[in-house]
Amino acid sequence: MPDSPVPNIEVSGTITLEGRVLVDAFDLALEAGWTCLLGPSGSGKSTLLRLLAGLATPARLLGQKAVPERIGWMAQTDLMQPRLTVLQNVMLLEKLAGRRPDQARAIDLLADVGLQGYQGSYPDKLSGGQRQRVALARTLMSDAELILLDEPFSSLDPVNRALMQELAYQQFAGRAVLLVTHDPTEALRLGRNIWLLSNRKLKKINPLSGETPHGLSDPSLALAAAELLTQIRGET
Ligand SMILES: Nc1ncnc2c1ncn2[C@@H]1O[C@H](COP(=O)(O)OP(=O)(O)OP(=O)(O)O)[C@@H](O)[C@H]1O
Repeated sequence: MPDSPVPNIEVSGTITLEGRVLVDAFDLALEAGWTCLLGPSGSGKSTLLRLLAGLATPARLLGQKAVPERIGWMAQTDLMQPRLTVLQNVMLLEKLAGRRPDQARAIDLLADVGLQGYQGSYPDKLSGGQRQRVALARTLMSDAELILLDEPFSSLDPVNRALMQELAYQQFAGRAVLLVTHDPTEALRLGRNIWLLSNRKLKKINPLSGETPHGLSDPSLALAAAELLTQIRGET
């Protein structure tokens, strides 16, 4: 976990794509903890995330952003290098950033995500859930204050998805996390702040009251998720 508190993280303005407005004027400020971004397909969620991360996109932000120097990224595909071992994969981004990776720390992180003893394995010997755990350890290795997650759990089976949500929640404690998801249950479980991007507008959604992450057996979670899904469908 970073020693210093999370600095102000904010993005505001308008997003345009090929001369048309993709997202109307908005102002999104992030604090420590989980913020979830929901919305129909094509509404611009990944584009917003890519603009925040400074990754290539044909869209433009007409506005301002304030982000920390180190940003962690985790997506649906684990972007594992097949010729590198699990340990080498965990340390790869640090190497590419020109820093000398701390191997002992990488091994500790693999243990933290439940992969003790897997450091010498190659990615093709791992299950999808295990590969996402490696991706989680790799993201943790960067000590980023801002973590951007683009549907990292969506391809997992329900049991592994729930486990990964809880593991990531625990491991990213103290950082600002922005999670793009299609899943209202996931957003309500994890999000202290929830936003819905639909019809070019970014709107705030009421989170569930009480401590996050909410237990899957919490009856108010199922009810709120059903209501939110109905709202999203109504706006599509
Ligand atoms: N490389 C690209 N070139 C041109 N248009 C693009 C490109 N990437 C995305 N778009 C367009 O930008 C818009 C927003 O896409 P984006 O991927 O941000 O949506 P999304 O809300 O994340 O969708 P999904 O939930 O399906 O991933 C869409 O109309 C999409 O077709």
